[in-house]
Amino acid sequence: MSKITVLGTGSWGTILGNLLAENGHEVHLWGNNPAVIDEINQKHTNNHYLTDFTINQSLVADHDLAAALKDTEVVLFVVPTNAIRSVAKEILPYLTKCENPPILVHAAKGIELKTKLRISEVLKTILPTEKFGEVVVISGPSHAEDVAKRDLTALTAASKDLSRAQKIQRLFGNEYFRLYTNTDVVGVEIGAALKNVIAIGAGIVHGLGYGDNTKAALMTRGLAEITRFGVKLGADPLTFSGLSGVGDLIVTCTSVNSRNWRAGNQLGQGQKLADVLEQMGQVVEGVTTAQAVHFEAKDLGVSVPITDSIYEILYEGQDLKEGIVKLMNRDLKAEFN
Ligand SMILES: NC(=O)C1=CN([C@@H]2O[C@H](COP(=O)(O)OP(=O)(O)OC[C@H]3O[C@@H](n4cnc5c(N)ncnc54)[C@H](O)[C@@H]3O)[C@@H](O)[C@H]2O)C=CC1
Ligand SMILES: O=C(CO)COP(=O)(O)O
Repeated sequence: MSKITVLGTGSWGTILGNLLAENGHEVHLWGNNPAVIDEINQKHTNNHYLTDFTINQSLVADHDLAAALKDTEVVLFVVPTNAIRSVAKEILPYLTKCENPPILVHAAKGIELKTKLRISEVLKTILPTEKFGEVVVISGPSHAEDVAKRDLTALTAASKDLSRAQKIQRLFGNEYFRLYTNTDVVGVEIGAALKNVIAIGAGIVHGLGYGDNTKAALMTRGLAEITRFGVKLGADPLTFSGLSGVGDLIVTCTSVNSRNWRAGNQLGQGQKLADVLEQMGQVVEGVTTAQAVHFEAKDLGVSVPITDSIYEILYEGQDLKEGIVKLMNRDLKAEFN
């Protein structure tokens, strides 16, 4: 049994904390909203993020970082990408007090907009590898709502330090949750972040009334551009055929549980982005990632036409149908080059 601190009381942090508590670990779930902390401790629910779900009674929610982090062995970041840096800075003073530095794990899916850094890179700038060791990332096809129902789920645990990935694999694994290890952190993080952008596209075409051929074409060509972008950053192309690549792309582009897909679907039906995001009340990572990847791909000289098109729709007022026509009418080319 390990003491594990989960940072983030949203849907994914709550479900991962619950799973680890079910596995017999001492779980402290930290969040920045006192009302949610009280609800979790008193009612064992987190209704805004997970309706009709009862949280394991052994899980303790903390608003106090000192209590959450005291003698912890694993710190799991499950806040949105845009909060990773500030949360890492917030916990640094407490981690330096730990006798043994905990293993750092994250489960977020995005790219930091300002720096274009992957999440493990952001963490390393605040919590350096020399002191805290290699970060582990867990990622794969996994909606919180489905894990809540104990749907059989498989993920990847990736770290440059395989022994750390294996430790995390063992902590999380149970009869409905299975992890595979990988050492390609770049590939896993890029697959995780970029699939959200393609899922917005899948939602848009659904909202516009296109059918299964369109969805399959978008997902396949989306995977091609995710792979191109990732390989340019040093990823192993094989990673994109794994759980954190095509696996997560499938679930996010086809599930009504996906916030990214739902946001795209509502845009396809004619709603405005600001209204869609306000109604969602939860993070839609692909909106920011589209912007980060659009500019980063330009700098890297990588072609990402679907992401560019979604960027233009989200940020430049591109008409949806005209955007699709523009994509379809690009110069003809070979499928693989
Ligand atoms: N929900 C899901 O099924 C899955 C989500 N993820 C990823 O996990 C990450 C978190 O997503 P969700 O839990 O779904 O988001 P959410 O929108 O359900 O909740 C976000 C949580 O982060 C908290 N938060 C935001 N800024 C904060 C800050 N500065 N300090 C402390 N807490 C802060 C909010 O209060 C909220 O509790 C995202 O990167 C998402 O892509 C990954 C796999 C599955
Ligand atoms: O990453 C996810 C599923 O694997 C969650 O996707 P959404 O953020 O689109 O809900």
